Amino acid sequence: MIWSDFHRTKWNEATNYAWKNFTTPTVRRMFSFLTVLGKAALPRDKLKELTGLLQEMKTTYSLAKICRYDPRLRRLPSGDYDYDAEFEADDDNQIGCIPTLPLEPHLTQMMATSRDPEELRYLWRAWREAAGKPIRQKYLRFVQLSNEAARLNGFSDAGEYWRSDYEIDGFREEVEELWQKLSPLYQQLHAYVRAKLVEKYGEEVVPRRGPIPAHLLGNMWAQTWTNILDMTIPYPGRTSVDVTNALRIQGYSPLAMFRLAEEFFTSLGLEPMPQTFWQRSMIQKPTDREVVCHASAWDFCNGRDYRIKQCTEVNMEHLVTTHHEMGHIQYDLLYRNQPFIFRDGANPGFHEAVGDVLALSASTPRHLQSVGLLGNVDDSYETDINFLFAMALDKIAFLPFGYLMDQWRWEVFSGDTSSSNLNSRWWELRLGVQGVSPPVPRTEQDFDPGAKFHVPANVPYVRYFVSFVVQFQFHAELCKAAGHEGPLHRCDIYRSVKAGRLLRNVLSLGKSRPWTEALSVLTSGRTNKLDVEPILEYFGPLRTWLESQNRGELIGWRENEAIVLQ
Ligand SMILES: C[C@H](NC(=O)O)C(=O)O
Ligand SMILES: [Zn+2]
Repeated sequence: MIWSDFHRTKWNEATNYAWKNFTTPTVRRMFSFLTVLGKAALPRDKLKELTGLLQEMKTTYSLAKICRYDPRLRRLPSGDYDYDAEFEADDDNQIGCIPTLPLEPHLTQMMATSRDPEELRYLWRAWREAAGKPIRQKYLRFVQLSNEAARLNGFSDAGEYWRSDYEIDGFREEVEELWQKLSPLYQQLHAYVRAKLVEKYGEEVVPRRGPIPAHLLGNMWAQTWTNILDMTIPYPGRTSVDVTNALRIQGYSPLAMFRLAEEFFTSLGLEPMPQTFWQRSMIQKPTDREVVCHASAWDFCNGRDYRIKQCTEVNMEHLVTTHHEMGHIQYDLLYRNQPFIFRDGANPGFHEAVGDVLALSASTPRHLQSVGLLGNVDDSYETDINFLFAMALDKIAFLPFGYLMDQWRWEVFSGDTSSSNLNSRWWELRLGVQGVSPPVPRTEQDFDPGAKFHVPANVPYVRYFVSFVVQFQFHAELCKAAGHEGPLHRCDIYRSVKAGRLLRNVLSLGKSRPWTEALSVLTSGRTNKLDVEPILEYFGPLRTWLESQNRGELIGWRENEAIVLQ
C-alpha cells in the first residue's frame, strides 16, 4: 500500500466524523490537520506526474555545473558568451566549455570571494543558464498540478494552502505590514553598501543612485551580504566577528563545529544530539556520489533517529548554518512526545528560528572570545558598530529576499503571474522590493527564480522572513530570562538554564497549540503577535550610525538607473 493510499484511508476515516462539533479543542485540532490530505488528494496518475516533476527539477538543480570563467571570453550583445571566439592561431587551449563547477562549494565560494565584476557576471549568468532556464516549463506544469491538489483540499490555490500553515486570517497582509516597518532600515543599509561598492567598482559598474547589480553582493542570489564584509566594514582594523580564519588556523573540522554548536544547546539544559545523530548524519560533501548539498535536518519520527545533511565548509557562515540546522533537530527532540500529528513547529517560521536564536548569542564578540575564536575584544563603540553591521549584512539584507520569494510564488499560484510575465515579475519584485538588478539582460526565455533551491525543491520561503522577525522576539525574551542587562545586541544567553527552561516550555508544545499561544507562553502573555520591535531595538545603534553615514546619499534607488550590460 503506497503512502497516499494509507493517507487516503485515514483521511476517509477522519472525514467520517462530524469533528467540527467536537468539544475537546485538542481532538478538534487533530482532526483539522488529519483531514487535509495535501498532494495525496490527486488522482494517482497526476500524483505520479507531480512527484516526477519535483524529482526532475531537484535533480537538475543538484547536478547543475558550469564552466570555469576565462577572461578571454567575449560577450555578445545578448549577454551570451562567445565560446567560439577565435583566438591567436598559436593559442592551443581554445575556450572549451567543459562544465565542471557545481554550486557547492565551488560557485558559492567564488561568488563570495571574487572581486572581478566580469567573472562574477559570468558565474551569475552561467548558473542561471544551467539551473533555472532548463526547468521553466516543468515548473509551470508543476504549478498547475499543485493548484489542482490544493483545490481538492478545499483551498483556492497552492498559495492559500501554504499560508494555511499560519492558521490566521490576513497572514498575507500581516507579512506586508511587517515588511513596511522594516523596509526603512533595509534602505539605509542598501544605501551604505551601494556607496561602498561604488568606491570599489566605480559608477560605471554600480549606479550611485540606482539598484545594486545582483552579482556584486557576495551571494549567488544576493540574499545575504556577509561575504562582502571585508569591503564594507565600518571600522576596518577594529574587531571583526568573521572568525573564518581562526576556525581554519585552529584546525576546526566540521565535526568540531557540530560539537561546538551542540555544547551551546546543552549549556542551556537542552537536549544533546542522540547517538544515532552522530552515526548517521552526513556533515561533509561525499566524494563518491552526488548529493543535494543544500543543508537540511531530518526527523525520522521514531523518537530516536535524527540527522543533518550538510556539505559543511570550515567558515563562519557554515558555523551559523550548523547552529541553524541543529536548531531544527532540537525542536524535533523537544516535541517528540507529542502525538504524531502535533510533531511540527508551531508555525514553519518557528522551526527556522530556533537555531538562529542561539546563533545570535554565539556570534557575539564576547562569546566568540570565550570559546577562543576571537582575540582581544574591546567594548568600544566601533567594535559594537562593526558587529551590528556584520549581523545586518545577514539579518537585514535578507529581509526583502525572504519577503519577495513567496510574494512571487503566491502570485504564480493565484494566476496573477503567468508564463507571459513569469521572469519579468520576478525582476519587478527584485528591483522594487530589494533594489537589486540583473547584471545581464533577462528575457522570458530565462527562469531566474528556478536557480534558487527552494523553487525547484518546492520549499515555501516566507518561513524565513517570519523567522528573522520572531527570532529577535525569542532573543529578547530569553535574554530577559537570563537576567541580561544592557543593549540587546550584546546579550549572550550561554549557560543560562532559565533561558533554556523558557525555550523548552515553548518548543515542547510543537504544533499542539496555535503559534499565537506559543508566543504568549514566550512573552508571559505580553503579546501573541509577530512584532518588529525587538529586531529594531537590536539594530537601533546601527540605524543611527547608518543615517549619519548616509547623509547626502539617495536613500532608495531610481529603478530606471539599473545598469544592465548591453
Ligand atoms: C534562508 C534559507 N535557509 C535554508 O534554506 O535553510 C536559504 O538558505 O535560502
Ligand atoms: Zn532551516
